[in-house]
Amino acid sequence: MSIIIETKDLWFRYPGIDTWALKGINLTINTGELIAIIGQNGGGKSTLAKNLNGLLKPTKGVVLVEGLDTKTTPSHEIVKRVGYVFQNPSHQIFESNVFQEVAYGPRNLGLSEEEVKDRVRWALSLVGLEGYEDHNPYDLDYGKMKLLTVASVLSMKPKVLVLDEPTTGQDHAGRHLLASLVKKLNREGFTIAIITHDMRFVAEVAPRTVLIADGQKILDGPTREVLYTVDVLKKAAIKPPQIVQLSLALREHGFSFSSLTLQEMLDEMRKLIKNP
Ligand SMILES: Nc1ncnc2c1ncn2[C@@H]1O[C@H](COP(=O)(O)OP(=O)(O)OP(=O)(O)O)[C@@H](O)[C@H]1O
Repeated sequence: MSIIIETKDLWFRYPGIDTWALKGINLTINTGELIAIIGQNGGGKSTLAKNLNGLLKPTKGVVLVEGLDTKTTPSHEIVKRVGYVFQNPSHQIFESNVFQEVAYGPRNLGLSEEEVKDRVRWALSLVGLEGYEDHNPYDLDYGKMKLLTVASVLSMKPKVLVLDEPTTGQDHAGRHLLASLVKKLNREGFTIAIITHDMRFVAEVAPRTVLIADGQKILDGPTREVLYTVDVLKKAAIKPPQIVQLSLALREHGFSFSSLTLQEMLDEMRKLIKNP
């Protein structure tokens, strides 16, 4: 597997602030991975995410995107490779209709109008917003607005997508749609990093999870391993998903459950009923 993003001893401090938001993060993301970055409020997740696409540059240490140093490489070369979807859609949307919004990035890349149209069509169909081209983005409901921000980043065809809190403000249907979309995009070859508080979402979609607390990387491994390291999660004020809590409670009664999702628990129960 080839490395697509690498942070080496990454330290970051906001200008005028004495404390470090990131303290020596070493993180490797491989091409084609789907990872979740979790942690309590103020732990440094968003700061890390913004360092991954060059929105912020390391105070100390290095971030490499396909081997390019984000500090010395022109920003457009990094942004072309790593797309960042903001937590709050209104921080990203500024055009007055959906088509123009999605076309903005590819136009900035200097593509022909034909190619721009193709990209807009492709990106809108990936997120299920075809037919909305003429709508004002601010007339869309929150869930669709969020999908629009994903489409406008996708239209630049980055290799890596960083999604900051994609499920915030989503209802059950919106979460479900986003989970399917994230998995579909990953199958289509996008490398994806999701910054989130939503542990159920993590359990459903991400094979690998990184825990950030107080600016440091505390855990990094398969999601099952990380979400079952409950003592460390507790110290970082993270509650594992309910299914993990239930599995652990059942373990205390002699059952060896290790489910991450409801479906997995049902499968484990079926097995148990067949072979008690
Ligand atoms: N623009 C900024 N200027 C100064 N300090 C900032 C800025 N943005 C974040 N910080 C500080 O940096 C630290 C890390 O914040 P960050 O937003 O990266 O954490 P987070 O884990 O993403 O939190 P949340 O889940 O609340 O978004 C915090 O102490 C925060 O107060």
